Amino acid sequence: MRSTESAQNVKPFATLRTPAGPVPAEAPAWNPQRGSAMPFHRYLPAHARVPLPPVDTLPGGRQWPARRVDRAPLWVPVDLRDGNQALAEPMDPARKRRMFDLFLAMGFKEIEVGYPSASRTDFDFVRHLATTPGAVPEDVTVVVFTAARADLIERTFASVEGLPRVVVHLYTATAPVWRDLVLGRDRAQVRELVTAAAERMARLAGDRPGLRFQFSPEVFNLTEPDYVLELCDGLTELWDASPDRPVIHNLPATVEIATPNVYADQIEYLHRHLARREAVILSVHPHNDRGTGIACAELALLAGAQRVEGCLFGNGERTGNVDLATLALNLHTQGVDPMVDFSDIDEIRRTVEHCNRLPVPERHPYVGDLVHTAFSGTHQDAIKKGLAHHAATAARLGVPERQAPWDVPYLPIDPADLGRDYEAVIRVNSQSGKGGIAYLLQTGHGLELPRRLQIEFSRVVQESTDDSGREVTADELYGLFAATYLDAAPRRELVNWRTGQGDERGQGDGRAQGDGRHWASLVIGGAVHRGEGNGPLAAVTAALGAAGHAVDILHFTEHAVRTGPDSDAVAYVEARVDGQVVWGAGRDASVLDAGIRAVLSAVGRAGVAPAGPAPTGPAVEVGQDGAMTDDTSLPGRSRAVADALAAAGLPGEIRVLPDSARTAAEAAAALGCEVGAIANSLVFICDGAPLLVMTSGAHRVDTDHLAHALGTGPITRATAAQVREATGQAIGGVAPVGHPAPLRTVVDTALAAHELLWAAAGHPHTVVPMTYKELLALTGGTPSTVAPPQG
Ligand SMILES: CC(=O)SCCNC(=O)CCNC(=O)[C@H](O)C(C)(C)COP(=O)(O)OP(=O)(O)OC[C@H]1O[C@@H](n2cnc3c(N)ncnc32)[C@H](O)[C@@H]1OP(=O)(O)O
Ligand SMILES: CC(C)C(=O)C(=O)O
Ligand SMILES: [Mg+2]
Repeated sequence: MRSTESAQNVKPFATLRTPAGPVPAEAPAWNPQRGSAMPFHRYLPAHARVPLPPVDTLPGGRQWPARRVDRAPLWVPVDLRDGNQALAEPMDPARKRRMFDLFLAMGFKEIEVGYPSASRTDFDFVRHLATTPGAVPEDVTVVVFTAARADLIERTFASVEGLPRVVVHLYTATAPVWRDLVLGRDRAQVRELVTAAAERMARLAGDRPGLRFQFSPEVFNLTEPDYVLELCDGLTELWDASPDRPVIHNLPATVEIATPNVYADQIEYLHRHLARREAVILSVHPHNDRGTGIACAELALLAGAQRVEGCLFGNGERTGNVDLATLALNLHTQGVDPMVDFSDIDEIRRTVEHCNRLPVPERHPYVGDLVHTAFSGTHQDAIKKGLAHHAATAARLGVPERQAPWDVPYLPIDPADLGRDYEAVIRVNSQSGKGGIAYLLQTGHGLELPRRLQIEFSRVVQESTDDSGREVTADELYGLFAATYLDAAPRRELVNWRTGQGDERGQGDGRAQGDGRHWASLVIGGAVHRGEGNGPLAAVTAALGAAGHAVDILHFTEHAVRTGPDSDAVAYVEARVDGQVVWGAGRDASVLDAGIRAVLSAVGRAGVAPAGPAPTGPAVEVGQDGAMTDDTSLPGRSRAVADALAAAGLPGEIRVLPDSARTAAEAAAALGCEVGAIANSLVFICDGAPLLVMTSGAHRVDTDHLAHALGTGPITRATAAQVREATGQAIGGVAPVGHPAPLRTVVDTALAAHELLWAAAGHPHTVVPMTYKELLALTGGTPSTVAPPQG
């Protein structure tokens, strides 16, 4: 294109000739298709190319349509010959052997191994099988292929010397066009060619046991039926076939030319007319030019065929030979034993791809990467329900799921039968719905979302996949779920919670006391909100009510993520928060905390900030017992404090403040609490040793008063170096714990007046909440006044 403008003027798909002919006069009004410019007139239909057998006039008429396939035919893989001759790079000996061994492992009993007169590789491979002890098991027959030429036949027989069970397979094209154009012989002359070759084969075979004959009238499907009969019956007689030493007549659709019913008629005609029928194995060899190779083979079995030649996954000339894997698995899914094994179809595919150096397409029946996968929402929904029903049926019958009858919508076969797992069954993209999403979260992450939450979350996923245009994995879905629900609690404002029974001062030891009422205490932005109820969640919603949010729980479920005692719990809450109905979810090692997190998640998702100062920047809360943890982002000294808190079994979250909290006033401002609730960690030297004084931010330490109260010698302020040496922390960030060695500590009794205290946590930007009681327990400190009473 020279310019954008000219590009815009070009008709799209200008190389196509959109049909513009007349609408046929007889076409119904609902079909507006027009006559095309395709040169279809150049081709003749099958019935004009070959006389079709008069099957419908036979006694009883055509029989194949009413029959059923109830057993597997003798399968004969021809990959090492027909498949091999279609490869750009024919198989080397190692590849041939690998494929041969694959066939043995799968249970094939008759295997065409090559065209030994065609190449040294093929000849040597047959010799290799003949001379390698154990290469061909006792119940396996190899087939070798030859044209009707004396030199080729001689060499073929030379190749099979020493093989105990062998079929020599003779072929000659018999259809009029081949007779005329390729062989330059008429019917009688072709018959002579075939007869001469067959006689030679009989002579070379002599009375050798274990050697049998096969004949293929190549392009059978374009050959006159009476001529095929003449040739086949002639060979049956010439080779003196008997039920003990049957001849194989193999009737190829060398190039597909007609609908499969035509092939079925041709096979039924031969089946019902062949002489010494009990001495004949009727074999078929469909190719796939019209894409109906499978249908041809299946209808041929209905019509009397007993043996099928084909290739694994359909390799072969042009569009390939019929695919034996599909044929066998089609039987399997009809409840018929395929008599070959596909229990690790991916290993089979890998081997075939290696040997053929050709990929198997993603949509190939049974084996393609995408064939046990559903992207679309309604299919996923049906599969999910079907799999759940399947599990329930297996449980009801008391059998493993792999043994239970299979009837799952959209999955014609249990992928497990083929060695596939269920991972790839459901994949999520913009075409997917709640069922598939819920399935992936369930199988990948153990989440069992309630139905209405599935619906809500599927919209979140839809938005994401619409934006990206991409598939999302189970892990990505979990990430999205976590970001949407699990992380939705108002983390910046909510600092801590506690719940318990009985006396709140029991501090949530979980033991039932008193009247069995529960209490909850939420610390939001420095303010404490309490609530009571007849259960922990009721207490939490009451506490939220105290914080100014009307929270009504409409639906609550929770479950363990995995089985086992160390499993996390996940809770889902549908709640009305200040008039808005929202879902929330929480996950925690504690069942109780998972529920609380779920309630808080709903509050967070309702977009209402609990009362307290507006967040001034990112904050990370750390702690145990209902704390949200992200301690990797803590300064190193604060992590030591977090460890010390954890070791003391203290609930508490280290919070990172955006600005320095070096002074009590700064910290109180950042936290929205009273300055008196700030527990300053001040270091002094007393009797030659450091003394830590946890002092209320409301006043200063009077060292004389303190020395007097403690009955010690003089107390002096420590230098910055002494502070660092004693605490390992810098002035402004000294914490009550986390020091290189325990410090003698005094706790200012003025702090007891405050519900919740805040102490520095090892760094000027970090603080940690605790009660007065906890501070005493944590430090092992001595309660004392630190200044004379005021006023
Ligand atoms: C449908 C099928 O799959 S048929 C199997 C096809 N497979 C192969 O061809 C793979 C292996 N083939 C080969 O390596 C070679 O063709 C060989 C070695 C067998 C023979 O090679 P060449 O002697 O060079 O012959 P070429 O490959 O040109 O074959 C054509 C000749 O075979 C004749 N021919 C074809 N089919 C047959 C047959 N079934 N019986 C006897 N002669 C035949 C043709 O009439 C032609 O003869 P012409 O040269 O006198 O006209
Ligand atoms: C069986 C032989 C002749 C063959 O491969 C075919 O006709 O396709
Ligand atoms: Mg073929």
